[in-house]
Amino acid sequence: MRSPILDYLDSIITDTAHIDSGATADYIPELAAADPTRAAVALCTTNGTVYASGDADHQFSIQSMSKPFAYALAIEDHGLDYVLDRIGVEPSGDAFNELSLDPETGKPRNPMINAGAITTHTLIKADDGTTAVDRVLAFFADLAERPVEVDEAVAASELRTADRNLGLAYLLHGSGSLSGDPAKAVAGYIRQCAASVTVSDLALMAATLANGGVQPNTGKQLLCRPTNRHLLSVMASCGMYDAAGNWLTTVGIPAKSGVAGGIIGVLPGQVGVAVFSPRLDAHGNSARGVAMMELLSEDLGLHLMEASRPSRSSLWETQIVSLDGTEATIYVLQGDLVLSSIESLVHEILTHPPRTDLVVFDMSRVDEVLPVAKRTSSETATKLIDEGYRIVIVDPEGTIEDFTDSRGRAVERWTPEQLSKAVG
Ligand SMILES: NC(=O)CC[C@H](N)C(=O)O
Repeated sequence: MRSPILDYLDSIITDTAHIDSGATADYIPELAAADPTRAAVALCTTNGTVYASGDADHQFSIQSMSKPFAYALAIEDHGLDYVLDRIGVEPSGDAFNELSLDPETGKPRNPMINAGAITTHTLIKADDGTTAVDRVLAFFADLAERPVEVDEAVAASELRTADRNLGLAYLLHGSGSLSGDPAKAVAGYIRQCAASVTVSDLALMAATLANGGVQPNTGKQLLCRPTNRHLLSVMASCGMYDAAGNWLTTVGIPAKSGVAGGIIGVLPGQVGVAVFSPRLDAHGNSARGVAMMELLSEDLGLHLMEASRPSRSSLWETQIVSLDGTEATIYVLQGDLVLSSIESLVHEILTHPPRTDLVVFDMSRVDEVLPVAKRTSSETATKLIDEGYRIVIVDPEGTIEDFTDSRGRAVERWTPEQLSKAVG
C-alpha cells in the first residue's frame, strides 16, 4: 500500500505547478542554466523514514543551506563563545550577499549571510591533509547517510564570477574578522556551497536537526544539543535573510534557503522538510519553494507559534487504597513532565491536599522529566515531608534516578512489585 504521506507530497507538487514567477540565479552561469521546471519535496520525521515526491532524485547544489551545518562544525571545533566573538547572531535585514559588516563591532552580523558564512568556513578546523571542505563533506555524508560530493561544474562556474564574495572576504580581512588568505577562504566556501544533494538528503539532514542533533537512522549524535538549539535559533531569525520576518509569520519554522532553489525547514522534535525549485524571488529564495513550504506548514500544522493543545495533565489518576491496613494516596503520573503538566499536578496537590499520611507517586507511565519539573517536584516533596507526609516514589524506568527533596533528603523508593503487593 502506498503511504498517504507520499500521496500528500504529490499534491504539493501538482498544486504549485502553476507557480512560475522568479528567475534562476543569474550570477552563477551554471545555476542560471538549470531547468526551471524541476520541482521536488521531501519530508522526514524524527523516526528517520524519508518520503519524497517530484524530481526526488535530482541532484542540485546545497549552496547556502550548507551554512548552518558549517556553522555547527565551527562551534563544535572552537566552542560557542569563540565563534560569537567573531560572528554575530543578529538578523541583518540585508540581502545574503550584501557587502556589510556590523559598523559597531566590525564583525559579520550573522553566519547565514555570506559575510558570516565565509568567516565560518575559515573557522572549521583542517588537519594535515584534510581541508575544511573535506570536513564539511564528511559531515554531510554522516547526516545524509551517503557520500556527498562537490559538483565541480557549479564550483568552477561560481569561482569564475566570485567578485562579490572576494570583495566581502577582503573587507573581512581588512576589518580583522578573517585571518588567512581571503581568496583561499572564498574558494573553500564556494566548494562547500557546491556540494551536490537531493531533497531526500536534505530532509534527512533537517530531520537530524529536528532530532536534537541525533541522526535518526544511525543514532549517531552528530551535533551536541546546545549547538543544535543555537543553530536552529539562528536559522529562525536569520535563515531567510531579508525575508526572515515574513517567513517566520507565515511558515513559522527555522529554515535555510540556497540559491540553487532548495529550502530546508525544521520543526524541532518532529520533522525536517525540504523543497526544490530553481526560480528565485527577489530575496534569493525559491519562489515556488516558499509556496510549497507555506502549504506544508498549513496542512501539516508546522507553525512553531501555533499555541498547541496544552500538555495533558501529568495526573493519570488518584487512588486511595489500603496498604497493610494504612490508607495511602497514590498519584499515578503520565507522559512528559514539563512546566504546564507539573504545574497542574502541584495545583491539584495544593488545592486538594492528600488526606492520608502515606503518599505514593507512581512514575511508571512517565516518559521524560524536564529539569523544571524535577526541581518543582523536589520542592513539593520538601513541603509535603515538612508537613509530616511520608513520600514514596515508584520509578521502575529510573526516570528520576537521583531524586531527593530540595534539602537533599533521599526519598523512599518502592518497586512496582512492592506497590502491587502492598495494594494487594
Ligand atoms: N544564497 C546562497 O545560496 C548563496 C550561496 C552562493 N554560493 C553565494 O555565495 O553567493
